[in-house]
Amino acid sequence: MKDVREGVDAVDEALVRLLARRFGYMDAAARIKPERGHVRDEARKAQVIANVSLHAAAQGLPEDRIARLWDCLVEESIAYEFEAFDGLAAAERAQHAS
Ligand SMILES: C=C(O[C@@H]1C=C(C(=O)O)C=C[C@H]1O)C(=O)O
Repeated sequence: MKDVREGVDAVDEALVRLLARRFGYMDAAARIKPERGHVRDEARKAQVIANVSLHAAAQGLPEDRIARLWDCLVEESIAYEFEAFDGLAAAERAQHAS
């Protein structure tokens, strides 16, 4: 069991490194999108989850569980992107006011 848990911990560390890269793209999206209303894109969310479901099926993983995990991941990503977008907008306002 010790080996199993060490394996899980190593995979989690690698996943968090990948999440840092994924969230980095959310920072980029927040900089690129011209309007707050563009942060949430339901069509793109559906496409992302459909892509991941295909990858999950190819790996023999349960598609419905992976799709639920990604629904949660994308929702947290959108919330993060809103914070990033609002932070940039506030910084721009402060710069214009000074
Ligand atoms: C990064 C984007 O912004 C949001 C985040 C998404 C994601 O986490 O994959 C998908 C759709 C968007 O609502 C995007 O529009 O691609």
